[in-house]
Amino acid sequence: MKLTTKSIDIENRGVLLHAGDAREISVRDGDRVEVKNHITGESVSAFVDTTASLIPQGVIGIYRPTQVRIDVLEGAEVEVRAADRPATLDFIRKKMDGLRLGKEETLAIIRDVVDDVLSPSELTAYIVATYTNPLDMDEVEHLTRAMVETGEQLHFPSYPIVDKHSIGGVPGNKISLLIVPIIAAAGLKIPKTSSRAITGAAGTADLMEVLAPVAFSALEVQQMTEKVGGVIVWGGATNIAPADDRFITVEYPFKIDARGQMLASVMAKKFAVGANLVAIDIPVGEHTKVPNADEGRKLAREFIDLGERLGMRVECALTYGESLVGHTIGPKLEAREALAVLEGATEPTSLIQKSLSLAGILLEMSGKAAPGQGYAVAQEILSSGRALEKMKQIIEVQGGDPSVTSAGIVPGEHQFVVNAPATGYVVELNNKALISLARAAGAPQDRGAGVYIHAKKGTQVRSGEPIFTVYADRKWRLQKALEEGRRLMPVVVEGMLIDRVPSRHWGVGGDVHGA
Ligand SMILES: O=P(O)(O)OC[C@H]1O[C@H](OP(=O)(O)O)[C@H](O)[C@@H]1O
Ligand SMILES: Nc1ccnc(=O)[nH]1
Repeated sequence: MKLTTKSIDIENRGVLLHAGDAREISVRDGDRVEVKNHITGESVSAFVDTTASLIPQGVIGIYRPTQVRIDVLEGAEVEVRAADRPATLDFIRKKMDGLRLGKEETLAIIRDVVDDVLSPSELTAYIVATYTNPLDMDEVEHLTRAMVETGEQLHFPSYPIVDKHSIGGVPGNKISLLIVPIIAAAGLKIPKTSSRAITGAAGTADLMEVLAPVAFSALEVQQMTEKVGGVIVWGGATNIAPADDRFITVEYPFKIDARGQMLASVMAKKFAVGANLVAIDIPVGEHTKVPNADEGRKLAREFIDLGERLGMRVECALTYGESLVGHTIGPKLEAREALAVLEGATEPTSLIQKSLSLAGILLEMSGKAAPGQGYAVAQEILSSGRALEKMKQIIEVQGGDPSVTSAGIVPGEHQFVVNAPATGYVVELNNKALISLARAAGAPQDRGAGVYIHAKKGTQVRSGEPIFTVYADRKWRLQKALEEGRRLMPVVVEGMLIDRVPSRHWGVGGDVHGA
């Protein structure tokens, strides 16, 4: 059917059809049509929305991304027909049924993901299928390679190219903001691409965005790295492993990060930037992605194995994940805490020790420190102020204000302090509940939102002393967070009455209600 185009400023890969035209070509809302540009002969598949009144019959509303793909002008004539069902839906179905996917099948799926051929529900089906039917190592390798091949790669003229990544899962894990400047200050190249939050309340990209823009092209990432030695950018904007951010969009609301997806997500980004020396942080703890050290070692071997398959040298560090890193969760609170350490703060020790350990591994791997000396070399770079100096250069090259100080970063104006209701020890500090609380307060989108934990697990508190403070940029968000806090009880102080659950059928004095 021939239809006349009308541009519509909507940001998805769709078209708007009059209900009458849709009936005639036998499509319904959510189906696909193929739209062909007569002049260029190019065609594109797009998802259908229908209307009875917004456009007349004979006209097709073309959303912006669809228009860009087939390059049609407003008022041009296009040929529209019901599109064929993509073959990749059968591959996704195969994975849903628990079968293995071959290399070509995986590549076809990832191509369709990157080209926006799959609808959000089809993409979700793929992620859920790989969540419930785990990928084996061959499938993980195919997925990793497919994620790299469907995006851009960096090619630096000299080695080593160093990189680090955390699998996430522990709140407050702001170590990249310390490690990247330390490594770059040592004279190494570290083109660090990070994700936004996946299962947490603030990913490294969310934290860095407090200090500088994080959206750059692959070429800009390479140029900035060559100039100052390192960057901290958002992988989702770079077209480096572009499927990754599409997957994270699906994973975020469910707070899931399936093992195979996680391995591919991390290693595709490392491979695509051309890293040859990689350190992986695997936080281990009851409420993290890896519940115990045995599981952590298994995962470490998988990272190392995948690295060997791809030609990268990988070392893993199992790290303490029972409690948050440092005292803060949320973009501004975390950026402020990390910057304060670069400025010379000698606390929090958990943050400093973890960052120096990981940086030390990379310094030893690259020969910048003798075996066993990495930690000390990293410490010297931090305490001499060279890491702060380097961070300022990184902030500046990314377009941020290099004169920023930790004191100048102000978290959310709406605050609520939760005090200890009794004297005792903090025996429980539930990571997952703290993340839910920070998300409810608005993190990571609201940068000032988050949680400051005054008393971490194992700390003794007196009745009335603060345990944590919730921050929010908006008042209603603070309210939401407090409701979430009441529901989840993220902190338990030993000796405290957690709740009192009254008997359902007995009233005052033992009268039976409704009997
Ligand atoms: O939200 P959860 O699942 O905790 O983890 C996601 C975070 O973990 C990684 O950190 P980094 O980039 O190595 O610092 C990711 O890039 C992301 O920032
Ligand atoms: N799945 C992932 C975990 C942590 N970081 C990532 O980039 N991806």
